[in-house]
Amino acid sequence: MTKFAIGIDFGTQSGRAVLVEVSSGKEVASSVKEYTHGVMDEWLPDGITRLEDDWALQHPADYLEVLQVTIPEVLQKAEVSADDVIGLGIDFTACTILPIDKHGQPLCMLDEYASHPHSYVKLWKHHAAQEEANILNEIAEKRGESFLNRYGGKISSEWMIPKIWQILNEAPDIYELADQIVEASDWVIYQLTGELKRNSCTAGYKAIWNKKLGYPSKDFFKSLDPRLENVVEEKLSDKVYSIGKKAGEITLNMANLIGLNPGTAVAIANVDAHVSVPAVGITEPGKLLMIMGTSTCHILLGEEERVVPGICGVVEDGVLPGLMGYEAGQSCVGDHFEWFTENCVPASYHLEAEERGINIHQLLTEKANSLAVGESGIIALDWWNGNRSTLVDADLTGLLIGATLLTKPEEIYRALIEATAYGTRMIVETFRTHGVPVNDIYACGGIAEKNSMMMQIYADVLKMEIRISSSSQTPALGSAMFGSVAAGKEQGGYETIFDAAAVMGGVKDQTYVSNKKNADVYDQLFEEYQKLYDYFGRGQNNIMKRLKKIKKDSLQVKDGGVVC
Ligand SMILES: Nc1ncnc2c1ncn2[C@@H]1O[C@H](COP(=O)(O)OP(=O)(O)O)[C@@H](O)[C@H]1O
Ligand SMILES: O=C(CO)[C@@H](O)[C@@H](O)COP(=O)(O)O
Repeated sequence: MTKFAIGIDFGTQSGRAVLVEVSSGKEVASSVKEYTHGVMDEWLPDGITRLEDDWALQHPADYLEVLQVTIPEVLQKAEVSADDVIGLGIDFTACTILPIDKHGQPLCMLDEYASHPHSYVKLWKHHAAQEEANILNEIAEKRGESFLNRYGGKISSEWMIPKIWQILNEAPDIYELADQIVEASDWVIYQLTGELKRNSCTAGYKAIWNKKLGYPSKDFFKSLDPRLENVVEEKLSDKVYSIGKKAGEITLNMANLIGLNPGTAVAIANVDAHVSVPAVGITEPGKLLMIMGTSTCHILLGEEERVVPGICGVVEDGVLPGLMGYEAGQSCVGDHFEWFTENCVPASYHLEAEERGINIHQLLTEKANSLAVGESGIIALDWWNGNRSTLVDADLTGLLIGATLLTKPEEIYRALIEATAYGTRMIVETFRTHGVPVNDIYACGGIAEKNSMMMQIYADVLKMEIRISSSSQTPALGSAMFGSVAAGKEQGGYETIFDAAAVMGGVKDQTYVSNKKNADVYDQLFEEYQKLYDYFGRGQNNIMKRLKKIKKDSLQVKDGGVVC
């Protein structure tokens, strides 16, 4: 009898489920549920509580809706019975965290806290804890904390400890009230199985946890703030579970809600980027995978732990058992194309796209594709949402240089795409310079699937061939693979994730090959990009930060109603 596994990828804007045939990796059905509350970056659901700049929240009820909608839908579409589903896995954006009470109830779902911003899920791209991150980095450096080496020299404001500290600083009542502060991924597994098991991937990459050393010392936390001395015991847990293991089984109550059988195996949660690695069939060092969507994550396996400045982290067993998993990233990729289409494209372009039945990205891509490399005379920095790697600074902002009265929207669109490719080249070169080989490049995610011009630009800028995942839902496929490992061989699944990857993962036959003529011009442009990168990103000119400060002060005056 054919057996199936389900994988669910909880992204930035939606949750996506795939139903996969375990013996072949064939995806037989998929379903997408947009989050009802979307990303909350201006208002809370009450419509009256306004969020400050750099906030990005989600509502946990949206995650449960994803389970309730997408699982029955994939079963129905494929006409597969729940009896034939042996396992379920999920992956999530990270670091995406929420405070919960002792019953596992998110604080934002309690009436009395529904209008309190700090009671909600802080999404990975919530950047309002930059101040806490700066102080943390300063103190850690002064104390010579060795963990900094594993995180490229800096802890990002996107990660767990700065976010927790921001709650403590700005809402000590919420901090006190929270029985635990958990990754949203672990919370969903908790809802499915009744067991809270923190996964080693988010703990390792986002919460400064190490397999051998655990969390930083109490003394370190105390040096940040005496109230944080016991943060691990009080709000986290030093019990961390390895990815690739079974978390538990679906409870009766949950089974009724989502249409699966009680007792179905559920895998320990994983992160969207990391879970994608075995899904493209990567199980060895030297192959860098770009997971390209709202943001881009770069995941690479290595044999040894090396110090690589500005990466997000290197975690033993963080991606696959027995190997070092390196992560780097760019905080905004698709997100800044979206910003551009929504804010800077004339109505005539939108009309043309509508009349031709294509979307605005496709129209701009088509126009941009007819430009020669360098023809527009413009270049951009890809920091519209800060810089994750290699500068680890959420306070950096966007830059476009060279525009004239003749500059066209498609030229800017292309410059933004090129900027993200240069950003990736900075990351690849940084890995290589610090002794971590990058021999092959792979890509997956919404953009790798949708925009072939962009993938060709990346091949030309990186001067490397790019292989594309055979799945259009790579993270969800990876999660289904972990689901089949959680079920185990006896149930028709697999013993290890390596066995599952060999059968279920893979890439398309078509690859993107670098064009020498284009690559030569891109070399010149990349040199210019590097100069801008160093000038604006490494302290020679902190104009981006000064502008942010002026903006903050100005808004305070405006909101406070002070009239000069
Ligand atoms: N044809 C396209 N070219 C470039 N970017 C695109 C295109 N279509 C959508 N996008 C961008 O892709 C992002 C969504 O990526 P996707 O992988 O689907 O989701 P997520 O990042 O939530 O996992 C959006 O930011 C959107 O602007
Ligand atoms: O940072 C990570 C993983 O470490 C991602 O979850 C985060 O960049 C969000 O990913 P998406 O852009 O939504 O695919």
